[in-house]
Amino acid sequence: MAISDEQFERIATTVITGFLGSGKTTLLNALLTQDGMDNTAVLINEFGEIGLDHLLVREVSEDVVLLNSGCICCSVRGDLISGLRDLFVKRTRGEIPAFDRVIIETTGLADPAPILHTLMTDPLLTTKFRLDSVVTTVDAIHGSGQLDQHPESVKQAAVADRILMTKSDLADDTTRTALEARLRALNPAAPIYQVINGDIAVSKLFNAGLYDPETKSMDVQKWLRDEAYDHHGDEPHDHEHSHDHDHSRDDAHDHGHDHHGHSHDHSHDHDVNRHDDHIQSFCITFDEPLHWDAFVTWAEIFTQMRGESLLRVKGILNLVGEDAPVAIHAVQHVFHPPASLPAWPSDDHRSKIVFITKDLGPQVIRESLYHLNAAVSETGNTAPTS
Ligand SMILES: Nc1nc2c(ncn2[C@@H]2O[C@H](COP(=O)(O)OP(=O)(O)OP(=O)(O)O)[C@@H](O)[C@H]2O)c(=O)[nH]1
Repeated sequence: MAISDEQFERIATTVITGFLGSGKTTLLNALLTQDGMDNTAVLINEFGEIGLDHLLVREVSEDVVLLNSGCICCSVRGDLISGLRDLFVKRTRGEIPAFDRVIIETTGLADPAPILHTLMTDPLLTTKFRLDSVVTTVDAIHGSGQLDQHPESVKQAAVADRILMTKSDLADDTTRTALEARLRALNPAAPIYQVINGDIAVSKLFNAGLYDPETKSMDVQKWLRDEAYDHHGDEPHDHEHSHDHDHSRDDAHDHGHDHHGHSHDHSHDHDVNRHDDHIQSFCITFDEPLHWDAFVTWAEIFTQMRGESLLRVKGILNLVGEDAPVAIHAVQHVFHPPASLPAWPSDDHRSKIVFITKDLGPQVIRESLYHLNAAVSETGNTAPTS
């Protein structure tokens, strides 16, 4: 679990997602002209949409072109993942420059979770690429209606590391402020940038991941951003942005103090039919060190039973018997291999796990992990069998 050079050498991957017509192509078009795009490969749906002629240096093959910014642009028909594999093969054969960053544009109706999931599970891709950031475009005018109508657009905003509110020139202050509040509630940690015609520095979109290749270090605080969940300020343990009062759910009665004094749930009443009312984001903190066996058992149970509800999970764990913390990261049914960090980023040595979930609240997660940990403590470091 040590930090190997191999982890830093993997190709940083940014996924651009956003609802139909929300400005993904406009954003890419603007990005492709910027300095700092050398060593970047961009996977898009159609060359024609972007209008590359004025940027073109040479055509490498029917599907791949080199632009004057140094960027390689690859048109993908169909499957993004096979497009990424092909690009990697061309790079290995020396047919295209050795890019060290990839930007993938998804189609507007895409649920981003399966794409992230594949990036984390495909045997070739996991060894060669690492997810750096998910950038989501949200239309300042139509975004709110799309969040109402389309569950994919809610997921796109919820899993983002960066949210770009596009067409902000067209929306008035009230509309933008209301949309921003809604996005902030869905996703407390992602910076929200107001953008006009895709005009944003590429650097703002990158390096949201755990690994900083420039310093060859891991920046946990920048990656986890657990302080973003700290908005209530009255209880240091469990901070939730919750919008779900569907009392039919297993954990819907998560109204406050649990048996362990670890919970304040500040849920608000909303219309339960709104798609974003099913999304919750919260940070769970454990004061006591966790047993690795207990965490693994918990992770196996939840990824198998509730994987579709775990949109994104990131955390830093204080483990029994380990001086240094361990970073964990999951999307739906898959946990990334854990990474041992060289040291704690601050004096706060508590385990903190940030969740973005669908129809899954903090109490069931917290209690199950708490009980598994207590069971392992009692039985002396052995994973419980039931
Ligand atoms: N006024 C204004 N128009 C914008 C802005 N960004 C995008 N547009 C326009 O919005 C329309 C849709 O933008 P696209 O970039 O094609 O959106 P997209 O997300 O790629 O669309 P799909 O590929 O269909 O999902 C185009 O007509 C753009 O010119 C903006 O910031 N301001």
